[in-house]
Amino acid sequence: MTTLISQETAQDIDQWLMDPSGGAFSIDQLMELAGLACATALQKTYQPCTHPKVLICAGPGNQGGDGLVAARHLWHFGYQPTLFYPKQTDKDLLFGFSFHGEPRPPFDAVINALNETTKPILSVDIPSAWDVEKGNVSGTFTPDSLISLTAPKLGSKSFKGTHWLGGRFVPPHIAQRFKLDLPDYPGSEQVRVLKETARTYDQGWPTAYGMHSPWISTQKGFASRSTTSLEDMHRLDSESNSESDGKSDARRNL
Ligand SMILES: NC(=O)C1=CN([C@@H]2O[C@H](COP(=O)(O)OP(=O)(O)OC[C@H]3O[C@@H](n4cnc5c(N)ncnc54)[C@H](O)[C@@H]3O)[C@@H](O)[C@H]2O)[C@@H](O)CC1
Repeated sequence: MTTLISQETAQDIDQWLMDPSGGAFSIDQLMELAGLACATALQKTYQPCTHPKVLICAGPGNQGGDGLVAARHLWHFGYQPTLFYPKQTDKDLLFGFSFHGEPRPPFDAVINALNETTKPILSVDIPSAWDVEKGNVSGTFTPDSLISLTAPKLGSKSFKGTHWLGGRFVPPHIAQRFKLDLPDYPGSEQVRVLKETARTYDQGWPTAYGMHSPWISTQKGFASRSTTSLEDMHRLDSESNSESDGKSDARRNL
């Protein structure tokens, strides 16, 4: 049984991963590995032949940084990613294990949009606006898929969709220190499926949906092709809905 961890433990592990006597990772290295795991989980759930277009909703914290990395990997995997990044910061999906309280602007409107969409959503670590330990207590959207990083959070206990775990970066001594029971990652796998639903691997999503396709090669080019306003996000949504290529997309929120 994979260990479920609290918000505080998640934050402690994060510190240990970056401590010289712990994992000794830099934040950039961790984001690179986390972003690769997120992109890999998305690829295993929604393949580019059926879901070529991906909208990445990136927040202001480290999870937003995972989103930037994931977008680059997704492009290399053959997707057409578009980035919605309303609050760009220097280090930088919406929120991860540091989310608390009610979503504040401009993210409250983004959560509402995710609430209304019929498109598949892959959330990262904990679905945005869910309580990290109690889950969906505010009655907001439930994603179709979730990728937990390091170890699943307590709030994901009742999640019924396809559930991935990414976190090959946790050294054994940190797993032991925090008494984490984690699955092995066979071969070169970056992710493990904890729970699979019948919808995984493209059983067919009902609606056609598309997105603009930015050319993403560097973070600079990447950021300049991102969208920062909610109006842009809705515009992309309506334009893509008018496409009739029979393809559906995946959204991910980080
Ligand atoms: N060790 C790990 O497991 C790793 C974690 N990473 C990612 O980093 C995430 C945690 O990063 P952070 O600690 O930066 O936290 P978050 O990415 O959860 O974001 C924190 C930011 O969100 C804002 N915020 C919090 N509550 C809000 C609210 N109600 N309304 C509006 N804004 C709000 C805060 O002001 C802060 O700017 C994890 O969930 C994971 O995705 C990876 O980057 C690296 C490895």
